[in-house]
Amino acid sequence: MEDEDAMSDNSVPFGYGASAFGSEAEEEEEDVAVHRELPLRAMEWESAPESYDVERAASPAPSYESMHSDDFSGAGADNQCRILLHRQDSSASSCGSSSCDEKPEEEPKQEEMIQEKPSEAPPLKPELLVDPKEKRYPALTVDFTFKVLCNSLRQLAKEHFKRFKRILWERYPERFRDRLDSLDIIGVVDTMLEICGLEVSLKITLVLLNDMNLKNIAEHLQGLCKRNEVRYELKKTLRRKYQHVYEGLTQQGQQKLFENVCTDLLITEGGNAAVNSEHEFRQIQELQEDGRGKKSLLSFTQIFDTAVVERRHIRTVITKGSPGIGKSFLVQRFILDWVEGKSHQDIFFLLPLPFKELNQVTEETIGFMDLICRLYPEMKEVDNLEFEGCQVMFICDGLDEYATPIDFRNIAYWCDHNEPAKMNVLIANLIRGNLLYSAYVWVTTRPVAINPIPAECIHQLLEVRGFSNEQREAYFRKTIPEKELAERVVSHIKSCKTLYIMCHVPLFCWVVRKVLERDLQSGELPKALTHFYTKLLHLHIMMRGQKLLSQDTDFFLKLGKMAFQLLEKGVFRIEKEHWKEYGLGAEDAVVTAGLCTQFYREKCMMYQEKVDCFIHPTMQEYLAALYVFLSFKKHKKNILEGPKFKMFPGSKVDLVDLHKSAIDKALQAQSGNYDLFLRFLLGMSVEANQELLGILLSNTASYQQAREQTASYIKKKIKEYPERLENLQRCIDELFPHPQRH
Ligand SMILES: Nc1ncnc2c1ncn2[C@@H]1O[C@H](COP(=O)(O)OP(=O)(O)OP(=O)(O)O)[C@@H](O)[C@H]1O
Repeated sequence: MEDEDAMSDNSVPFGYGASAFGSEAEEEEEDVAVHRELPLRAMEWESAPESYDVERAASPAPSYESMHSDDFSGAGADNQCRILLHRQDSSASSCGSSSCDEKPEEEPKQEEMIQEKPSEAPPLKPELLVDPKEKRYPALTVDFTFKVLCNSLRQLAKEHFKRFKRILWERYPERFRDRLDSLDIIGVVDTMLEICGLEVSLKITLVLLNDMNLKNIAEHLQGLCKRNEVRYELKKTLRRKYQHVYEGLTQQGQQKLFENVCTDLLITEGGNAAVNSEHEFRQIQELQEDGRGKKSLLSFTQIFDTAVVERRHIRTVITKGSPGIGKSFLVQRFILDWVEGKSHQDIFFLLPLPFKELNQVTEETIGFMDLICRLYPEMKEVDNLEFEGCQVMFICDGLDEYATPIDFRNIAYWCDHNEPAKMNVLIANLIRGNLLYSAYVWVTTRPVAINPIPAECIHQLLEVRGFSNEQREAYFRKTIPEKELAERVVSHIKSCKTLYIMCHVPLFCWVVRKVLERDLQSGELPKALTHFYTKLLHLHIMMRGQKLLSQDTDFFLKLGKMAFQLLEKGVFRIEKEHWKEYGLGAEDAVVTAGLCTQFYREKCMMYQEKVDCFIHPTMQEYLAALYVFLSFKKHKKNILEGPKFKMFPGSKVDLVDLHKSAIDKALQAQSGNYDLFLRFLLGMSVEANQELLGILLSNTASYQQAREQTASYIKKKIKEYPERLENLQRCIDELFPHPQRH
């Protein structure tokens, strides 16, 4: 029942009118239905002692048939009026729902009323017949009914509305005691709902509209009611589909309620926010904000906010963000809040079209409506998505995941909802506004994949930027239920600056939480960093990177080589030539591997420059270390020895030598430029990390002895370089992340 309640439309756009019913809670709605919707079988509704007394005029009350005339001119209706209804002091509509049930003292006795009844059988009015035992469709709420009735009546011309009130009063004397002439639209709807209940109010309105020959308005009202039911079913489907998060790589992973995980994210408008380049040891000027055009923060409810949408004529919003930064979570939050009636209730149908799912449609061509019904079978009941009063919104999450390239500029024009077309034609035309111009479209994507979308189709560009400092702490507090453990985790992360910085990426937070939760059970929290980064890389490889490996087994080696050689030059920006030089594509690294990103920076007033880089400078350092480690493992090279690196074909490769070269390199470098690189390289010799890198490595080795020798070397170096004590100690932590287990 709670579920159903939550799915009702909570907005009360017509304000005080609905207040006559108190709260919208379903119990009260049922109250209305039970108390007001008396089982009016033919005999009963005449004698229903609700709150009117009837004095018959000379001729009998107009029969249903007599009212069913096309002649609804004011005069005709007057002539047909055969019933005089005595007003009582208080109007029915002004009764509170409880006081209304009490009969006024002067009300005549039922016997008197019955005596005054004509002897003929009462006219048949099927619209008044409601079986109180029959379960009302849960989508039919007070709020919805109130809204659609008001909407329908608003469409009537003044004269029609007057006539509507008169006919209503004349035709249903058993219901309406007082004349309705003086009431405005809200008053009439309030009165109808109060006296007749939800279904009967709708039914009598439909009957009257049809009788008045206002077929279009009647059809629209009927269409809205049908769509309201479909929307209810759609909300149920969406709730089922989106209420959980699946922790891990598959849907078989551990399920958690989305609500228990989701934390606020940073969202900015403009899309030219630089990557987060905060670093524990260095200032990375080339990736920093240019200071121009301060980014304004947005809350997620401001996405497709009605006022903004109207003021700025927004139809298509594109939201970009680096891999794992929280785009899909933002979408999920939007959907669930809509389902729960918490936000964006002006949207009637919210239809997510995740590209992941669109990839699974195997037909060469498909009609747009067929596609919608394939994903949401309840939508079969709706033949047309262009229906006044039913704002539709599509959410196309993860454009970067879409398997078929879309050439927005040269794609065929398509506006037919029913004729089959290729999926990329449908998508391009939906985004362009040729298909369903009135619909809102929200597309999310990793950067780069946004480039083909023509600027004129992007009415608003937003960017998801992950967690702020407070939000990342809030994430751990929210997702680790035991308060004390959560605090331990937060203070642990704060004590490790790189970890803390990197936690601006929510996916990284998830990795950190998983690792720390496990370690909390088995003892000390690890001070090592490499494991977290390796887990993140592993996740990216498992998510999409395998596809890359199947095309180019050396992809990550090449990416690492680029990372390393740029690091050697102190460069963090990847230029076009760099991609070429290393035989890589920005698209593969950004979109598929998820390890790079792209942003725009204002160069001068009219010109924006594109900046490619790794998702974070520390990821560049990690990948550089990976390259050195892979070269050692796979090709038996010690890259750090420079041009005179050694080859040990078939001979024993000395890891300690490699470690020593790296330690010396880091100690010789000014200002700690290789400190993190060194830590990552040392950490890769740990078995658990090699296992995670399994897909890139041919074998895993223990290296226990080598690690111990390296640790001794480091201890020696600590004496020589006491000022580098802290990082050298961290290097030992990387070699032995769980000292108590060794
Ligand atoms: N707002 C959030 N609250 C809590 N956790 C989040 C949030 N956003 C993201 N996460 C965590 O990060 C993971 C990745 O997030 P999400 O899938 O939304 O990223 P994305 O930007 O869509 O990434 P991709 O580009 O890879 O599709 C989620 O599975 C979740 O564990």
